[in-house]
Amino acid sequence: MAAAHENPDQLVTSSDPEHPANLIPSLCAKFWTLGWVTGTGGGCSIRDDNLVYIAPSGVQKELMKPADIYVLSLKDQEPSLKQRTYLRSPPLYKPSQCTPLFLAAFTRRGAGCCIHTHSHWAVLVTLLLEAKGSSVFEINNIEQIKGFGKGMGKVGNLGYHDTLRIPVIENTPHEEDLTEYLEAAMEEYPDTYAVLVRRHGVYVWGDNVHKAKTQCESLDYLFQLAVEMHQLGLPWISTIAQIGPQR
Ligand SMILES: CSC[C@@H](O)[C@@H](O)C(=O)COP(=O)(O)O
Ligand SMILES: [Zn+2]
Repeated sequence: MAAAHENPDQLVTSSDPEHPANLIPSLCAKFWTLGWVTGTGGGCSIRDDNLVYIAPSGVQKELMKPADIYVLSLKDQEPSLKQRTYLRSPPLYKPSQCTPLFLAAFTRRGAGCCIHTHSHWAVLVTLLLEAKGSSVFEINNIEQIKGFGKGMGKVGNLGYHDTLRIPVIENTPHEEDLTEYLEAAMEEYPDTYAVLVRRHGVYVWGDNVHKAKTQCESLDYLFQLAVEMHQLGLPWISTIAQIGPQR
């Protein structure tokens, strides 16, 4: 078989549905049905050891094909340079504007997958928090909180009585300019697996594709619940420290 540098297309050619070049298009097609990646917004990137797989920019994310996927080597990137080098670049496209944000999740959190959605629920939550002058989404005493890990490098998931906290950063005119604020939020909230972007959406990551996807689903569920609780006049944060039978 030819080496990747001789035939870069082999990096995105596989009959395995779990191969990142196959998974990104199939996941994005599912995410589109949830309203997460409509109108070319949002996306997904996967890291397999040192290789990072990235979608093109400005394309209908639900119609992508494996041949549209970019591949880069993480260790060969020069951190101080904004210019990135790719092992494989499909013709006619540019790499996703979300690339530096995805790379932040891979390099700073060791994530294996990062998902960016433009979900209505995520945007609505940031608007409700804006009205309260808040830059953090907090929710507790809801079973779905148990869908989240305690933090990178920590064993186990949050418990029912734990409070889930997701920081909110302000939107910027250009996606890549969000990177420094996303990285600052990661520093301030070292256990978080997600960062909300005001009036824009959310970035969610996980150790692997399964964890990134299920955490993104759990979060979207909680965002929707929070918006609907607000509509019913119910608070997201219970003032009673622990609801339910005490041991
Ligand atoms: C509807 S345009 C949205 C983009 O500006 C951006 O926010 C986004 O999420 C997708 O960027 P892309 O470069 O197409 O991967
Ligand atoms: Zn976006």
